[in-house]
Amino acid sequence: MTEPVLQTLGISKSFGALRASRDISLDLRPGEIHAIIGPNGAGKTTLIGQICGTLRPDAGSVRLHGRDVTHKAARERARAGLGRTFQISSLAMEDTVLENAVLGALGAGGRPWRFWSNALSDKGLRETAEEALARVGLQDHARRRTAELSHGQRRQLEVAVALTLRPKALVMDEPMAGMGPEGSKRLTGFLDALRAEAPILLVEHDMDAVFSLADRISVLVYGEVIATGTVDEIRADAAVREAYLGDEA
Ligand SMILES: Nc1ncnc2c1ncn2[C@@H]1O[C@H](COP(=O)(O)OP(=O)(O)OP(=O)(O)O)[C@@H](O)[C@H]1O
Repeated sequence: MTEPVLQTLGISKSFGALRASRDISLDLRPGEIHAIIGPNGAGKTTLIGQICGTLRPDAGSVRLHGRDVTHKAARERARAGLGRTFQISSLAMEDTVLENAVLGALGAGGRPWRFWSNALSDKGLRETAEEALARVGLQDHARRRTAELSHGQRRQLEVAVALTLRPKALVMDEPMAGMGPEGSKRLTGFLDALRAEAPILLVEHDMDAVFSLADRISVLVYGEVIATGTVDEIRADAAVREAYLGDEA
């Protein structure tokens, strides 16, 4: 079997008496979309935090391209090719769309820029940023203030910022949240094509998107993966239907 791009091996995390992640082992393979679903509070965001390096697991390890990154900072993981989009927007609202994208590209380059204006006038960074904006369809909005964008466009910008890293793997936390049907449809098409370039670990509540995109689904309940399988396998799984899917299956 091909080596996973991203892997967690038995990671656990508690907040006081609450066991938010319980011995979670899962992987992301080249070319796939692996969706993580589960009810509110199941531990999806906690899991992502440990994968991306903003939370340290109490036990277990995280591997990126076979390399143990458990003790690496989020920034180092990002530079090693792990892109991320956030549930709550991380964009600088007063900056322009292009500035946000340049900021993303800057993180990837990791060069010590002393002045922000120098970064903005750097041709390479601008080109990377403009290319990412064009890919998500925001090329005509580059000079607008981010605060002026619609909710859906901000979601697109989140994806563009992640793309400036030229990621080898993407972790996305509810990218469809708050998007209208049109926006969800467009983003679904985009992610569908993106998986060949960078496989995606997709945390998503929008079941239409999950069922149409996922190669595999893992179901998280009370911090534990209760099932991993294809869409058909998960839909047919009695424990999953009882714990989570109910009528949606
Ligand atoms: N920093 C923290 N301190 C204490 N408890 C926390 C912390 N972060 C998360 N929790 C708790 O851990 C559990 C899992 O939370 P988490 O946000 O990971 O769930 P989730 O599946 O992402 O939920 P949602 O779908 O609502 O985003 C919840 O009970 C939450 O209250």
